Amino acid sequence: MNAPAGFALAWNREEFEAQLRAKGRAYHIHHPFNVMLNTGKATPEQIRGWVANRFYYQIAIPVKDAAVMSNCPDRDIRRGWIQRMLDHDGFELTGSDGQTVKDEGGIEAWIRLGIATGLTREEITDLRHVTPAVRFSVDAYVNFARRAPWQEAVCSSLTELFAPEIHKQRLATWPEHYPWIESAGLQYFRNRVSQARRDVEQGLAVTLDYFRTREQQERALEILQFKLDILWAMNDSMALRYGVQGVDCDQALFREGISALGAGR
Ligand SMILES: O=C(O)c1cc(C(=O)O)c2c(n1)C(=O)C(=O)c1cc(C(=O)O)[nH]c1-2
Repeated sequence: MNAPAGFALAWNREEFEAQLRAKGRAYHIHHPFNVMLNTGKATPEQIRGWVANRFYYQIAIPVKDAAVMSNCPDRDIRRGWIQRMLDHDGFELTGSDGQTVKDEGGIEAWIRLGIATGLTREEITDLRHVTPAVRFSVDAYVNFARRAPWQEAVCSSLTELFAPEIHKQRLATWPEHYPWIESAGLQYFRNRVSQARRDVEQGLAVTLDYFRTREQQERALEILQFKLDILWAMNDSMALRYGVQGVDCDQALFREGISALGAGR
């Protein structure tokens, strides 16, 4: 069937999912600062800087997820979504038989990662190393989740489509390049590989169901780009604060690479 001029047909589910996945080309896995970290070129100072700044993202995630839940009237969705808060905040539940089940959660695992890199718990949790632009970028994500329809906030979490790869990259390269970081410190990355896959299943199902017309589907791609830009801007800011070296590109290309990839177009 031919669409009338100026009217684009909606993509089917497979095509729409492929369009979302194609956005992976602008994921921060390609940012020079991340390339430096994951190819063993970073100094201990740069690794510590990254971990301390990323902590601000880690503590914002469950706040963001609580915002999604507060806007969502669908009980089934909330029953699934609450798992994300438990993953990050941890929990301690005592059953009627008196047995207690406990999980420290991802934020605590991140602090342990920081300690394994040589930071103190205090300098991680008091946020002294967090750059202004990392703060603004992360806050933009939380604010979006507070104000947007919950399905749009769900869509914005879909950068997680690309996250298992970046966690696996760290697990594959850090032990070899940074043997001074105790292996137990990398547990956060091990946990996230399967957690992110499960998150994505739910987030993708909501997104594919909700954004139906071509116009809505284009909107979903814009939302995903907004979130990719948040992650990219965090890396720009860390690159400026801590520097980048050892990545195979000259300064002009580096800047061009940032704007071309960061814009994702
Ligand atoms: O290390 C990373 O590169 C990375 C990226 C992302 C992401 O793509 O948003 C997340 C995480 N990690 C992560 O650990 C995590 O728990 C997480 C939750 C979310 C989200 O948007 O709800 N993204 C991410």
